[in-house]
Amino acid sequence: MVYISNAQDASKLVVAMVESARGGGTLAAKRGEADDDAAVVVLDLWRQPKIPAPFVWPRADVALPSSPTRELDVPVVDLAAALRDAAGMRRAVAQVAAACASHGFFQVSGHGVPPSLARAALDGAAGFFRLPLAAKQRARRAPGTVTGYTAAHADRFVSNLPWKETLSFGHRHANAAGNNNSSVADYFSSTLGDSFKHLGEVYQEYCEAMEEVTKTIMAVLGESLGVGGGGGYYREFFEDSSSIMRCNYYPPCPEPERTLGTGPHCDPSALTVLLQDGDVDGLQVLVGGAWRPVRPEPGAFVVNIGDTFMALTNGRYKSCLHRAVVHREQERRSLAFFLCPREDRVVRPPAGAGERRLYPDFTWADLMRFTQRHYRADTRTLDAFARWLRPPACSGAATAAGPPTATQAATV
Ligand SMILES: C=C1C[C@]23C[C@H]1CC[C@H]2[C@]1(C)CCC[C@@](C)(C(=O)O)[C@H]1[C@@H]3C(=O)O
Ligand SMILES: O=C(O)CCC(=O)C(=O)O
Ligand SMILES: [Fe+2]
Repeated sequence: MVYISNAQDASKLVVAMVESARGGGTLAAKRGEADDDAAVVVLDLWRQPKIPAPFVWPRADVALPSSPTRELDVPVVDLAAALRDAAGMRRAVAQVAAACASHGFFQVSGHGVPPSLARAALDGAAGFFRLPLAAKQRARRAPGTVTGYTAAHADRFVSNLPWKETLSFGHRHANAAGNNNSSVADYFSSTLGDSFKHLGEVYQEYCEAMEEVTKTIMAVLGESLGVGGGGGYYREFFEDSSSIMRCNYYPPCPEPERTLGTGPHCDPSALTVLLQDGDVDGLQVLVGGAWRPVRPEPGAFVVNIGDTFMALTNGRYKSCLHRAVVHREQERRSLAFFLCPREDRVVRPPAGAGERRLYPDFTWADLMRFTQRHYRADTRTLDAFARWLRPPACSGAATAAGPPTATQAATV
């Protein structure tokens, strides 16, 4: 199913949301100034007695059994121990190998991220989402890109809207000369204004810390797949990564059983490193036909394998379906760091002895373009993307939708 709408539809939807908020009769105060009024309207949207129709998800998506008591067994991998000695690495390798061959979720402790930095990043997100709509809209997501602020993705989709607000920005690996060191800080001051410089610096530092964490994780994953020698195929592959950082805010919801904070999906990225604020749970993984909650260890990050890494392992490590539910009374925040390769790197598993390739070569730029312009990331993104890249020879219509062959021929 394709949900991408054009800008006109999107603005109609925002108008509809505004109308819905007004019609609901909960608009407490009408202020004279348009910007302030808009802020009240969105706050009121989250406070409707019933959720507006575009937020209602199909029963099939929300009705599968959710077993709040059957938490998913998500091992805690001690990264400090893995770096310290061979025994620590062996244990980490065994833990990730087991988790990634089944559901692709594990946690990491001993990661070296100062708790004060994690706190500052979470508090910064809380402060940002409390701003009036007009202030947040200064960072509004541009069509076709993955970065910026969105409320419910209402600028892109017209149905199955997620009950959340998000702020996303890119993080590029600093090159050897130290350039690009302030890409996140610059993004904050240039879009939101100079008063957000400090918050930008917090996220700059947080993204750099995430990059370090993912390097260690890649070393462990490489070892576990037998390609650890000489720095490791995967560690090197992500040396010049180009990642996406996303702050999620899930407001309390009057009908949590009819909607979702983030719908069922597999992350298109390579790895996701997730930090949840406090002990409000919400992340669930579909394992054995039931949605199983992931209850994070305090101080640990939850990591999951995304489609790009699944392709890099030729399907050995799984990118698993997950979602985020919302609650009637509690709000929830999470920070997701999506590790992605440099845009033009060719995603291809290391040469394996005669293994049949499950996915064609592709670049992250192609997969991004697919998820941002042609397809809404869902339960089958990677398969749909592979078909889009290599449509069956007999399907003329599909060929027209596919990307130019030049991108497929790109070399590392
Ligand atoms: C390439 C991307 C698509 C999404 C943002 C990045 C990484 C994760 C993807 C996403 C979070 C998966 C769930 C659905 C989505 C639409 C969302 O609810 O936010 C996804 C992102 C997106 O296209 O914005
Ligand atoms: O907020 C969460 O717990 C998960 C969000 C998620 O899966 C995502 O942003 O890709
Ligand atoms: Fe996700």
